[in-house]
Parts: sequence; structure tokens; C-alpha cells
Amino acid sequence: MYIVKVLVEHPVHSLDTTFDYLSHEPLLKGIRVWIRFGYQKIIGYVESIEETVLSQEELEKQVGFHYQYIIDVIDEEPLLNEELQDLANQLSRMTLSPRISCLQAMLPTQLKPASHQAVGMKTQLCVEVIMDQSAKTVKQQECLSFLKKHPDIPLKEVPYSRALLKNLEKQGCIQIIEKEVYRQPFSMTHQAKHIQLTVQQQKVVDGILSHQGRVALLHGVTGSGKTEVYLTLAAHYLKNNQAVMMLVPEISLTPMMVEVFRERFGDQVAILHSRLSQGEKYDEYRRIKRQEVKIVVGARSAVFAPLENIGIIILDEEHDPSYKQESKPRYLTSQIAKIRAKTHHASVVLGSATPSLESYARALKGIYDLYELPDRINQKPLPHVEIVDMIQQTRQHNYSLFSIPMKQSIQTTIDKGEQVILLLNKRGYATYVQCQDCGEVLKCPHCDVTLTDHRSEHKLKCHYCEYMIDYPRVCPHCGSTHFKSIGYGTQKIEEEIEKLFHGAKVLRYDVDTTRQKNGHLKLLEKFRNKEANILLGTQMIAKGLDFEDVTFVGVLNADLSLNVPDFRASERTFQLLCQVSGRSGRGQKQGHVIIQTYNPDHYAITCAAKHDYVSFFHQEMKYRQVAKYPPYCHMVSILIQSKQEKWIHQVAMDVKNYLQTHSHQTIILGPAKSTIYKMQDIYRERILVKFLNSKDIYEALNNINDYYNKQQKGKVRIVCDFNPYSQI
Ligand SMILES: Nc1ncnc2c1ncn2[C@@H]1O[C@H](COP(=O)(O)OP(=O)(O)OP(=O)(O)O)[C@@H](O)[C@H]1O
Ligand SMILES: [Zn+2]
Ligand SMILES: [Zn+2]
Repeated sequence: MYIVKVLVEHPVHSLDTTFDYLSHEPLLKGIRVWIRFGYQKIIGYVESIEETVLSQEELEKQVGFHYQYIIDVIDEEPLLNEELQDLANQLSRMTLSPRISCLQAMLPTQLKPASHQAVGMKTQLCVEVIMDQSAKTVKQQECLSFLKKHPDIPLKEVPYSRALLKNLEKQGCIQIIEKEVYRQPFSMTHQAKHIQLTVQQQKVVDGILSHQGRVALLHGVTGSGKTEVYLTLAAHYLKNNQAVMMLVPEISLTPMMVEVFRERFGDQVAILHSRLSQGEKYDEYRRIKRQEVKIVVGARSAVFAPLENIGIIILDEEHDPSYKQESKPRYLTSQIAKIRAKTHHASVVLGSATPSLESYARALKGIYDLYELPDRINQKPLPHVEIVDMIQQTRQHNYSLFSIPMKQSIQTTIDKGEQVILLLNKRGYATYVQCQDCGEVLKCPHCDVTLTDHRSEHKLKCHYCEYMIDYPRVCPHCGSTHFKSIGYGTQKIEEEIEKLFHGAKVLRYDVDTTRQKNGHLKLLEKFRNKEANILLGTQMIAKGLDFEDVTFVGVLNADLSLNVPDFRASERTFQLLCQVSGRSGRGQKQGHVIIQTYNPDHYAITCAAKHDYVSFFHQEMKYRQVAKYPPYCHMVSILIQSKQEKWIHQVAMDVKNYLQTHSHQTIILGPAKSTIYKMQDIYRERILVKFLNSKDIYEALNNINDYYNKQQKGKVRIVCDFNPYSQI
């Protein structure tokens, strides 16, 4: 008899314990099983098995409750190998999240502990030749020799009649069998070109290869050929029969990197990111697990890909905030990459034109190896960047969103037949609706935010919950019928541009226009084919795009990312401006950039205009040191949430007091109301803790977590976020 400890899917901490079941047979650790839980039949995850010589009766006498048997076994093999099972436990401890939520984060939906396998394998009928002597007719022989040349051909592609095939099957010459086919998320489009590395690139590659097991920071300016370095490294490990993990930040970017990797390595590449269909993800995951592919390209969660014998893990655009998971378990991808690299004795490469302050500081300290690619390929100069002071524009009575130099540059670029990228930094800048008579601004009743005008659908929507209403006819406050949309959204600017510039053809690139499957790719392909001369978009267009004919980049409002209550505001602004500038002048022609701002002297803007990372780094480090922010300390954000406003502040104060008496060398800020105090009808207060020594703060938080999320369950919820990126 075996006692099986089973984790059950329940996203609350109080269930982060295992439940004991019995089994007559030994089971494998890490498989899913059907169990009875209360009155339900649910799926559980086998955490451990223990053999016992006692009978059920004797066992029950010992523990004083009635054991149930496992109803059925779901998986033949463990979902996760030993390495990943250990990682799940480590992740749970690191982030103070339930183990089951860590398993959920690591597996594709179809394999998640609670899932019911809605999508399964895709199969098709294939023809296989077993024996070719007994064919009688000429036609049959002809068909057989065709089939021998095309082993395992799908039945529907065989250019012979079904009757003929049926006869051959009867004679025992062939068999028609059902075979699994993989759903292919992308098809190959371009042909691979062979590129000789520059001396600088080669040096980087050699350096990284001769320090196996280290973390390398590759600081290379935009267009310096980092991708080519990644490809060469990948080829090297592949030749050694080792696996390669290539991580990219945004969903929008993944298809481009996938394309480049597919061109070079064919179907040895698997893709993992959130835009794939359930079925595609399931297939890709199993291709990796069966060791049919050696390279994985994907976004954040691909860091958990079940690759074995990993040689290298590469994170492109390592500074990107999307590497931080913003829901349970709140992990930082680079942290996971480093843990896995250690297990596999793999190298880690963190690549960026604008490394995060934390990474560059580590490189200067010698914790990481630093590699630089200071020049663009073929010594192409970086674009000339001009800063336009918008206060001056107002003084000259230009109230338009476009300054005079911006207007001129856009028009000239279009006239020359070249292309323009325009960045509208939209954060907090979406259009909202205000009553012209009483000033009432329409807000979401469930969240402390204004409703956004989605003109094309005649709707107002909340961006934080599902709330949506029709465009109002009368003001709910005064009954007036005069409304005005305030602010600029990409949609509004798109209309304006087409009126303002001769010959302008705009492609709008944002969440709305890229929602459909491969929408990003299709839109970018249109731009590449020159079906439009202006690409207008939000932050999404700042990264990774490589278009030869883009010679002008305009930033409409550089300040919006500067004026947010986040200690990384300057860093984010600097990164965004460098990245988007880097899209200009990548081909033969010189690039030009205009940044419109109300803060023309801010170092984030002046350093970006000079492409001067190092100066920015040192100035920003001074500020972080004085204000005591990372990398000079660690940080954890504690979010206290409750549906009851009357409790929340008292609980937050209790948490603070507990932390104060149970930790040393900490600075505790707050509690304060969150930037968005009410979200989805839940009130939110926040405490920020800066600390140097992680041991006691970690213990204190673990206790707090235990107390409120397990014992006091229901009243409040506490969410701890180490290395917080978002503070809304
Ligand atoms: N050794 C080389 N010889 C010729 N062309 C190269 C070489 N290496 C890279 N390139 C080309 O230079 C261009 C820029 O390279 P790549 O896109 O890799 O830059 P990057 O450093 O990743 O830039 P970004 O940070 O802006 O994404 C690409 O078109 C690439 O094909
Ligand atoms: Zn009104
Ligand atoms: Zn809302």
C-alpha cells in the first residue's frame, strides 16, 4: 500500500498543503491524478509517495480519519522533471506563492494540474509501405514506388485514388495509420543569409564561449548586431548537442526573433509565448519535452521550458519590464534563468542597448562579465537626435501636438519616399470624456480611473476591469448633452496625421490593431512592403524593429513616462528614447530623431539624445544612492487588499508595526493608498520596504503571509512583490 501526498488546485494559501490519499500501486512523483475532494472529483498533483506496510484500517486508527483512494491516474510520465520540480519549490519559497500556482506558471494550459485536457493531440491519416512484392497491377506498382519515395505521406496528399489505396491495404502492402502531427505556429518566410561576424562581434562570442557558466552582460548599441551574436552562440551550443534558450520580452517581438532563428535553424526551434493557440502551445511543449528540438524561443514563461542539457540562456532586451511576472508567482525571469543556468552549468547572456541599472552595476562590480558593442554595424553613425522644447512652441502660439520642426521633418521624409516611425507614449494618456457644462469626468464605478473613449465602437471602457458603457447622451451629473474627449489616443492622432500631411499613409500599431492572430507580423509586413509611410504606435514600436527605410523617428510626448510615481521613471524614459531612436537610420541613409518634451534639460532626455548610456548610468546611480533605491538596496512591495474599506488601514498599520519590530536595517514606507486606491471594487493600500539583509524581512513576511492569508483568510489579502516593477 502507498500513501500519496497530493497538491490540489486552489489558488489560496490555506490549501498550500498536501492531502493524503491511498494507492495500491506505486505512482510516479509529478503526475496528475483524479481524486475525490469533498464532494467533487478534481485533479491533483502527486507530490510524493511513501510505501507503508500497514493496512488501511491500521493507518486510519493512527490518523483518525478515513482515507480515500486515488480514483485514476492521468499522466504516464511526470509533468516536470526533477530539476523543474525542485525549481517549483524554490520559486514558491522565493516569491511566497503557493506551490500549485508555481506549477501553473510553469506548464502550458493543457498540462496544468487542474486542466481537463480540452485540447489534445492533432492527428492525421498517413500511408506507410510495409511490403512491396505482392502488388499486382502496373498502377499499383507505380503507386507503391511513389509511396516509398514519400515515407509517411499524409493520406490526403497521395495523388492516387482511394480505391487503389484500399486494395493495396487489403493485400497487406501498405497500412493507413493515424499519426500525430504538430500544429505549426509559424511558417518560414525568408531565406537565410550567411553573415560574417565583425571583429567586435567575434570577440564577444569568443569571450562568452571561453567563460562557460558565467553571466555575461552584452551592452551593444542599437543596430550593433547583437542578434547575430546570439545566433552564432546558439549554433555553437547546438553543434555540441546542447540546448539553447532564447528569451525575448514582448509578445510583439517574439515572431521576429522566431523568424530569424527559424531561418537559421529550421524546425529545431520551438516557440513558446502567450499568443499561440492552446493547441500550438501544447504541441510545442511536447516537442521540447521529447527532446525533438534543441532551441526554444519565447517570452517570459519560456524560461521554464523542459529543455535538458542547457548550454546557454539568452535574454534579449534584458532591461524590459515584461520580464517581471506581475501575477502570482511574481518572479523576475533573469533570476530563474540564473538558477537554471547554475544547475546546468550553462552560461547566461543578458543583452541590451540600455541595460537595467542593476545589471550594469553588477557588471562593474565584476559579478557579471561585461561585453561591449559600442558601434553600429559597418560604422553606420547613430542617428542625430534633436530635442524640441514644447514650452517654446506654446510661446510661438503653436498648440498643436506637432511642433514646427516635427511637422517639417515628417513631410520631408515622406516626400523623399522614406519612412517615419512616430511614438505616442500613451501611458495614462488615453482619451477620457468630460462634460463641458459641469466638468464631470466619467469614471469607472469599480475602479478609481477614468473611462477611456473607444470612438470606433461608440463605447467607454475601463482599462482595469471589464466595465463598459455606451457613449453617454446626457451627463449623469447635470443632464447636459455637451461632451468632449480630452487627450490624444493613437486613434485620434491617426486621423489628424492623414489630414495634416500630404501623401501620408498611416499604420497604427497598438493593442487594438494587433489583437488578431499574428496581427503584429501582418502589420509590420505591410510597413516593410511600403504600403504605408508612417508607423504610429505606443511603446510596442520602440523595440527591435529593423526597417532599412526608416530615416525619421518622432517622439510626440517624451515626458509622460517621466512623470509617473515610480523610482524607475527616469530609467524607463531613457531606455524608451534610446530604443525608439535606434529604429532610425539603420539602412544606408543617415537617421534623424526629434524628441518633443517639456523637460528639455532632464538628464534622461539629454543623455538619450547623445546616446550616452554611461553618463546616464552614473547620474541615475547618484540619485538612487541619495534616495536609497535599488541597486543600493532591495525592495519589496506589500499590497494589502480588502473589500471592506473599514479594515484596510488598521491591517496595514498592524503589518507595518510587525515588520518594524521583526526586521533590522529596513526602511519602511507607508502604508499609503495605492495609486489606484479602488480596483475592481477592492480597496488597496501599500507598504514599501527597502532592505539590505533579506533574511529577517523574508521571515517576517512569511509569517505575515501565513497569518493573514491562511488564518485570517477572507478578511484581507496580502500580496508580497519582491523587486516590484509596478506600483499602481
Ligand atoms: N556581421 C555583420 N555583417 C553585416 N551585417 C550585420 C552583421 N551583424 C548584424 N548585421 C545586420 O545589422 C543589422 C542590425 O543588427 P541587429 O538587429 O542584430 O542589431 P541589434 O544590436 O539587435 O539592435 P537592436 O538593439 O536595435 O535590436 C541587421 O540588419 C543585421 O542583419
Ligand atoms: Zn455635466
Ligand atoms: Zn473598472
